[in-house]
Amino acid sequence: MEPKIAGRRTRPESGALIQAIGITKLFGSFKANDSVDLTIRPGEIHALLGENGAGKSTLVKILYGSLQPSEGEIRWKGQPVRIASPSAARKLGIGMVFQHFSLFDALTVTENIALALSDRSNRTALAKEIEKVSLEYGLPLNPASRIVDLSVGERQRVEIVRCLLQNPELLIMDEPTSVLTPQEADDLFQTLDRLTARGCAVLYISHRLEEVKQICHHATILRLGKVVAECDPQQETASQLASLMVGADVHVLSSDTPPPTSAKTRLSVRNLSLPEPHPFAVALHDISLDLKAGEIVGIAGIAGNGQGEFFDALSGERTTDRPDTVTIDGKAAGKLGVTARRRLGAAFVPEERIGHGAVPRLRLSDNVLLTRHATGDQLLRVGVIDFGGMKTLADRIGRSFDVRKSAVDPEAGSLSGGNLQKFIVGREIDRQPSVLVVSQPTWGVDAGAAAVIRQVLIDLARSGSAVLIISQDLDEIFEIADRVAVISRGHLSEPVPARSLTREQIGLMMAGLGEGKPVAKKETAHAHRA
Ligand SMILES: Nc1ncnc2c1ncn2[C@@H]1O[C@H](COP(=O)(O)OP(=O)(O)OP(=O)(O)O)[C@@H](O)[C@H]1O
Repeated sequence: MEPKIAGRRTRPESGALIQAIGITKLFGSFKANDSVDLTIRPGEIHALLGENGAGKSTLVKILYGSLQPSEGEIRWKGQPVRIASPSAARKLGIGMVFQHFSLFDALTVTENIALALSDRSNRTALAKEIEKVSLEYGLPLNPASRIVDLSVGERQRVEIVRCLLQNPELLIMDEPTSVLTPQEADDLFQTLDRLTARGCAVLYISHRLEEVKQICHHATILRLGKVVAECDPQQETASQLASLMVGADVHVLSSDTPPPTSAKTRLSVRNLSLPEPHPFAVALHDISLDLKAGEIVGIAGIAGNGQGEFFDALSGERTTDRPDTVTIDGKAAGKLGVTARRRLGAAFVPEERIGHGAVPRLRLSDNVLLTRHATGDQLLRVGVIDFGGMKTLADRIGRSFDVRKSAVDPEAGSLSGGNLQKFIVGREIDRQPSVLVVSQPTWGVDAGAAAVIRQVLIDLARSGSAVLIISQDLDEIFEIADRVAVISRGHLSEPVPARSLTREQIGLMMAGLGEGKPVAKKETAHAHRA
């Protein structure tokens, strides 16, 4: 089917479950949504696609009642409605599973779900209902489990069951597979099949175009706040979908030069062990790893298996007693903090963009100073801040990484998730560090921008830096890493050449199963705590 290019006004449609008609959302004078039309029919999985900053989250927040449109109408089963709040949306029959879960680690599944329901009195009856719904939709869960003991996939099931208990007719899912192993993603797709079979519609936001092709019946594509096309994604190739989103052909990665075999070691980790910093964290066990100039090593793993703790130990947010646990370009750095490690030529991009990678209430230029004040950029001289230099640098990063923003130097928090990620990655790569440690480099970043970031990481490595990426995205690891290691319960496996493993083998190792698993056999029973 030829994609239908938008331009025609949508009319109220009798069979539609929900319709957005001419939705415009202004932030100041900036149009995040511009006369958007969207029609979702019962029982369909409807993909909402678009580059970073295209306006997807804004539209979804309007449908879920957490933002109000500046103009336009929403019809629910043909009737105009005002969705004043998320609780109004839930009453209508709209549920939402967010990308970042809002669960309390120390509470059980039942206790967490009870918090979201108005009638919380009878816990035994609720536990029974949870069991019933989880059985019906293929979402195995033990209502008595504490969240801290669950894998990420299981936590997502809690969020889905929480929505299903309210009998939604529309379920909105924001990048649901970005945190899942391939096996968990397949299970989720089966659950979605069961949901749609009983007439529930799903609005599905994803940057993973192959999975959109696999499971979605219809797609609406946004570009710069406007609907630019609608199509049946199963009739398009992934690169056609990407081109519709971007309005141009998407860059194809090239890494023709293999990494040098006898290059110098730039980052070395030796027998790194650290206790868990708090009861819900993971201890690191005897991790050793060498990265040479010119190579990219990927660390795969399900979230919560020590990636954050490993990142903190590499970046200097946690130091060790022994200086030689971490060596950067031959200099012992185990006892050094973040700034001192940056001075040795290392750069770090943490997983959390907001609060860790950037301060949301500070402008982009101020955020530049946060990591670049000690790295030879001369932004801070004898105690005097060079505001002009900060702005120039922020502007250069914005242009090279195509950071889309609604003002010249806006607060970091006003950028869409993917654009902020491009800015943070750009800020660190722009320094040409000799060692780069980056966690989830393209999380929430659209296909076009992800290809650009991955190419820049390859180019950085091939120019002589050592690049360590910690990523849950196996496609990403296979696309750019020269060697792969898997982290599970704080143990790191021996890195092996990426080409010697299949996706399924790594998926099993991530879950603490299969060949080459990083944990001892006796530990595998709970090996996929996340
Ligand atoms: N509260 C806000 N104030 C100012 N501008 C905003 C605000 N929220 C969003 N925007 C702007 O609106 C645009 C659309 O953002 P939105 O988050 O809807 O995009 P998105 O398609 O979901 O992107 P991503 O895939 O990166 O999450 C962006 O340019 C963003 O900077």
